[in-house]
Amino acid sequence: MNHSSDTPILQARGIRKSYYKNQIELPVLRGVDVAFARGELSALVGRSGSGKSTLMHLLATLDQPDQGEVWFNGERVDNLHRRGRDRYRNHEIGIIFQFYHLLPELTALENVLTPAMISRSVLGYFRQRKSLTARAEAMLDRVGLLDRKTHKPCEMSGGEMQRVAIARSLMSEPQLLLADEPTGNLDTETGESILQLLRQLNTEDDLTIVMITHDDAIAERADRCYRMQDGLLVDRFENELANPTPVASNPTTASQQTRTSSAA
Ligand SMILES: Nc1ncnc2c1ncn2[C@@H]1O[C@H](COP(=O)(O)OP(=O)(O)OP(=O)(O)O)[C@@H](O)[C@H]1O
Repeated sequence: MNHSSDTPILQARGIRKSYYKNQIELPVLRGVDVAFARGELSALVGRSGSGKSTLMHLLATLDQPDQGEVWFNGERVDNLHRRGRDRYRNHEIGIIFQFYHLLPELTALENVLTPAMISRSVLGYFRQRKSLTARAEAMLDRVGLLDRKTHKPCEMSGGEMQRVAIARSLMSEPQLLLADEPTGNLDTETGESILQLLRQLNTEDDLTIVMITHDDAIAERADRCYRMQDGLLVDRFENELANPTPVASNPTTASQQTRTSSAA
């Protein structure tokens, strides 16, 4: 895709979305404009019910907005036909969820291989099986779990399952990772190790990450936060020290934030 380096990697323009229950409209997103910069770790933060997951589903083209547009690398993706949306989801972005969404009957390695299996014909997959398996092993190694490759989800902890889900999301070498409450089901310490892994992938592998969270403390670890409330973006701020260099730590400035005037 053609784009200049200052084109936002992902952008929502004028997004509106309602659900209907007994013919009564429940407006969930009421005109959201947001642009995520390439190379950043951003957080979309807000209370339960504010519309974060709905927005993420639209950004991932898992659902369609009633109004508005989604752009990836300067190209519109919300209006693509099914194959184009599948391509976007399978090749350009990775997605991880709070409850990992691993297949319980498959091993860690097989789970990491599933996107490669799904996006190829049976013959295509078998032709490339060796190199795909090598890549899946490299991804498990990247998240520190190569030695657990034959383990099934029921034999792993929550943090390990999330690592497998992250490895799976990296199989297609995505430019962008969408993470819906990636630490939401984990204790503080395990959640911290997942946050550190996401930060490593962001800085070392140049992966842009958009992370959804209801937790302000987690949002403050992102480079930039977007706050949602009742289906609108109401605030945007930078966390200057979200990714401090380890040389000098100054506890008095640990929560410095730079606020900008408008939300989008
Ligand atoms: N399929 C659906 N049908 C009807 N209402 C829905 C549907 N999905 C979500 N909602 C409603 O839309 C609103 C926003 O939900 P959403 O999951 O986007 O919020 P959220 O900020 O991600 O919340 P949480 O942090 O609890 O996941 C909620 O009131 C929810 O009940």
